[in-house]
Amino acid sequence: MSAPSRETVLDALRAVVGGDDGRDIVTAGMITGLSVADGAVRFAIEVDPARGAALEPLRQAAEAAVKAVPGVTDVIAALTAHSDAPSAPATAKGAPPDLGTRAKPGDKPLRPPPPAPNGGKVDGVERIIAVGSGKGGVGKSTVSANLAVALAMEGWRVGLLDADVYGPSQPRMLGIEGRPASPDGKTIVPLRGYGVKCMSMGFLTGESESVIWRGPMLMSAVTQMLYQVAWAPLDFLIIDLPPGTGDVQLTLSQKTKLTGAVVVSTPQDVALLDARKAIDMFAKIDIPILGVIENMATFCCPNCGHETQIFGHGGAEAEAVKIGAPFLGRVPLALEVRTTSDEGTPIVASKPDSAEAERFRDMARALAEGVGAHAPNAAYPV
Ligand SMILES: Nc1ncnc2c1ncn2[C@@H]1O[C@H](COP(=O)(O)OP(=O)(O)OP(=O)(O)O)[C@@H](O)[C@H]1O
Repeated sequence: MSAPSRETVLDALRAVVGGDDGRDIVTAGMITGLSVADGAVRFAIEVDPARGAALEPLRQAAEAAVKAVPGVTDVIAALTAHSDAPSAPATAKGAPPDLGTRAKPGDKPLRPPPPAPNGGKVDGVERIIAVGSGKGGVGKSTVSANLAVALAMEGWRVGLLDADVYGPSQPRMLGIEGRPASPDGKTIVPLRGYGVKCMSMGFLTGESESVIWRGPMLMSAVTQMLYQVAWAPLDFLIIDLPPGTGDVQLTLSQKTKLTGAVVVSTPQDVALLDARKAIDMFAKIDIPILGVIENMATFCCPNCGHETQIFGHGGAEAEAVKIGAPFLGRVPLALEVRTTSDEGTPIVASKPDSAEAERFRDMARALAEGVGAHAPNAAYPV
């Protein structure tokens, strides 16, 4: 089934009445941040915070309307609050600072995105590498998690920032549960999985909870996850970007002193077209492409071991050659990659002898070498 278009999704939302004056929620201008990536749809409904809780049925009705659109595979809708005041809410000691993402009735004013301090550098962090993709579902988060764990297993001090705030998946992929603490009420102490320090909006909201997605608040949350988290000391901070080439990716890339970016693609022509867009975005803002990775490259039958090139083959490598970027390698479509990701036991750590783990390790080494990191200084697990 073909992926739904933005217009089809908006048409479905036009059937939902929600404005004070009886207008539908699209006409009433209540829909913001709509993203349609393949079958995955994310959007926010702007509401008066005083009516937030009462409007939960509206949120559910909007989600149900979109879910009914043919080709839609999953939907996350969030209620977002209007807010103009810039002051920061007070934070209780011991609780993580409020990243300004939840809409509750009577919420305190939310913060505007803070300017990037320190020229975009994160204190005590040697290298920041963004992992992006032109579209969702190509395995960017799986690749980010396995690269991060592979680097940590090599002895590097590694952090993983899950900036995919629309669908935070790193807590699940690294099997981390809990809420990060903030002993001083200002800085969040990241949680750890497989020796990797990790921060994700998923820790604060839960994977399936609805979260506010207004642009400024979203950026505020992402920049605070960079600058108000006790990352140091790190050799590598890997950022799992949201899919696509939207504002978050662009702003984050511009606000942060990135060492470079890795682009993940599957071999289909359409995925490569999207990957090219991501590559162009990084090129336009002078972020070096440190490597291209082809994921789900071939299907390896778990019964007979026969390999089939379901989606074609070699396109990502050709693209890397074309732009003069390193091709870091390809990962097959393998059942164990999926099950280990979904179970929170990344394959590089849980099945280190598998061929797929070896691919990830090779890619992590090539990535480190590519940025001049030759000799790790810590023993795993850190
Ligand atoms: N090489 C692979 N073999 C088998 N399954 C894979 C592979 N890579 C990723 N997957 C599975 O594909 C699904 C999507 O992967 P993942 O969440 O990493 O993609 P993504 O690009 O980060 O998606 P999004 O940006 O939409 O969150 C997951 O269920 C994951 O386990």
